[in-house]
Amino acid sequence: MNILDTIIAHKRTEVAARKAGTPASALEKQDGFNRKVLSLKEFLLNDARTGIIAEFKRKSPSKGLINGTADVVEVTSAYAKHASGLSVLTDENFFGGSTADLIAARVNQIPILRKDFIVDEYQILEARAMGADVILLIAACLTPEEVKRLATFATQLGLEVLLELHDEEELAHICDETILVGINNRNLKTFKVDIERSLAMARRIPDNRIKIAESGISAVENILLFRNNGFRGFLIGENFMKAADPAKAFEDFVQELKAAKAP
Ligand SMILES: O=P(O)(O)OC[C@@H](O)[C@@H](O)c1c[nH]c2ccccc12
Repeated sequence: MNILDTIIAHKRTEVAARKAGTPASALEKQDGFNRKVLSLKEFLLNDARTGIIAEFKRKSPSKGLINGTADVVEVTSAYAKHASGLSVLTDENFFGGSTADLIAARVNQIPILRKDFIVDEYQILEARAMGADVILLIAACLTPEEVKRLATFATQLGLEVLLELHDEEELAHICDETILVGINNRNLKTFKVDIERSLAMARRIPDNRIKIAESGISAVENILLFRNNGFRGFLIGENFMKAADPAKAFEDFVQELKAAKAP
């Protein structure tokens, strides 16, 4: 079994337990459920922002512990000044995230992606209830029919959907509801990172989609190259989180990016 299969098997067990504890009807009564959703699409198209989707990630199966001390409100509040969106891991077992982290990050008035492995409608209701604006659907662990079904459900709840692809075979997972398409440079089964994945896939994504490059981004030059290839979004986690002071690492990066952009 590869790591992705292990994560998904664990996820199905977790979700079954949570469903048994909290019925969907109770989620619908939670605070976040009726809040106005912020559009990641709109924030990505707003040139006053950087296009960076800054991720709060404490650990990962590929890197182990990334940051054991970062404060979620402090870090995400710094990110929110220039980022186009936040991504907050809510998977506990493999990524050290939590629902509480996303709820804490909600102090920020920018779109938040619930970063998790979604396999069931129930997790989309949870995402809405905890105050997320966007959910992630990963092609590597869903059939095209499942993507269509889950994306339709999310859209009906007012949430946006980020569809994550890695290779050409997954292009068939794109559907009407998946306006935001991310290319993960990391293969979730082998952890191999190849920044060229985004570039190779870019030409194959229909023009009416918003393209987002994901993973392994550590240099301003990467972003300039992605922009030249039609990308509007750049999902960055570890590069900032691994710093002793992620807020400062982010701010320095943004200054460098802005200077690079100047004529
Ligand atoms: O930390 P990085 O290399 O900047 O990557 C961020 C993000 O792309 C990565 O965390 C990610 C992309 N797709 C995922 C799916 C599940 C969990 C995590 C991810």
